[in-house]
Amino acid sequence: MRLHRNLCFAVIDGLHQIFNENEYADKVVQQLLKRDKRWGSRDRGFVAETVYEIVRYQRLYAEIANVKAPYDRDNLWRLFAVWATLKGIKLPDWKYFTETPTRKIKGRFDELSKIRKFRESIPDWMDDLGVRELGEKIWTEEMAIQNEQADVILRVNTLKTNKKDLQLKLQSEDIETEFLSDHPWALKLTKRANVFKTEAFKNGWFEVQDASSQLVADFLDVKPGMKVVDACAGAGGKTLHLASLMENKGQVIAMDIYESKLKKLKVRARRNGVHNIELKVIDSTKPIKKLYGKADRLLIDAPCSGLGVLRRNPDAKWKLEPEFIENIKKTQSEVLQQYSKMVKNGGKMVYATCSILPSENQKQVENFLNSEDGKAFKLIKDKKILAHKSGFDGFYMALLEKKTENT
Ligand SMILES: C[S@@+](CC[C@H](N)C(=O)[O-])C[C@H]1O[C@@H](n2cnc3c(N)ncnc32)[C@H](O)[C@@H]1O
Repeated sequence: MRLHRNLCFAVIDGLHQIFNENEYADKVVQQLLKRDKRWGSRDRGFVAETVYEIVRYQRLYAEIANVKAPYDRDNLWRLFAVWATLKGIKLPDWKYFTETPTRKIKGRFDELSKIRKFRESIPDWMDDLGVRELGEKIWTEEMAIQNEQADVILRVNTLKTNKKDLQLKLQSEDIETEFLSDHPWALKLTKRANVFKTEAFKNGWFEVQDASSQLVADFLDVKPGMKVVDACAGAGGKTLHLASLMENKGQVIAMDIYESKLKKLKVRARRNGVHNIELKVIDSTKPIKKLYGKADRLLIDAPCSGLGVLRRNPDAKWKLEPEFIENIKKTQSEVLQQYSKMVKNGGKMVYATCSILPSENQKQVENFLNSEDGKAFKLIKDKKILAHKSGFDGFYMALLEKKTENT
């Protein structure tokens, strides 16, 4: 592979924004890709993948290059040089690479690769936490897979089409997909492509949604005509799935503390041809209290550490802090206590996260069931998804039922 100057500069600029200006990697990459209209798909792929790869392995590369954050431009080039050397790419004679110690880089890599927190590039505190919660074996395997690029998975919108027709339509737009067993609405791209440009997307035939995430709405066992509350709806990935499972009949009340996220959901709902969603911002306890005892179904897709989706957000390894996880656990438990009151007797709720930590998952559900309000519920089933076992995002979902007066 030959390195092109303007693409490498774009990578360095992106890394500067992510590491030094604390910006989110996905937003930075999105912006970078708009920089030069002449870039073809290979150029765009190079910029995106190189930025992500260096973010994923920041700790390992920094240790090899012997540089410390905050990184000035020279140090960002040193990280880049480590990446290129380990990939076997011949470095051009640019001034940034004149002192690159190629052999030393390979030696340091072999040495550091024996230690998980360097090999997988994880902060010490996160590595300790993962081992404490999941044990050495599972944590080691999970962190290895979380450093791989995730597949692109689509969810067919059954309000507008079916899987077979969607596959054919995408084929006509040069995008090849395959079906996934055990995931009835999923199509996996066999090769990465910009699916947002397709006519099928503009017509609302699909959404991009990981296969594990697609299992959550189904877990809630919704039926057309029900009153369903999606209490942490965000931009509505699961709300849209709920609405399509309900065939646009009944009502989905999509709530979130951020109005900006619900506004995005509004746009997506229009594209998806979804008519049965009502948006409600949680700006006080009032909107929740008004729904006490009213919901047939409740989805709590809780805010979490996101440790199950590091493949998609590798910068989270550097942005997360232990205090954040402690605080988010308190929010999870408060949300479970308060929002569960919206479920009517005999109704059901799902508590879900995209975390793999038992303390955010089964432990939260256990604590809830042992609490005063939780006594009204029983656990029907739960599902723990690890990325290294499933090949898809790490997720947790638990289905609980509120007992009727006489059970
Ligand atoms: C995991 S995300 C939701 C993703 C979304 N359900 C989807 O499928 O695309 C969690 C959401 O919870 C919201 N949130 C955080 N604290 C909340 C609270 N106290 N009540 C309701 N929503 C909250 C966040 O704004 C975020 O959108």
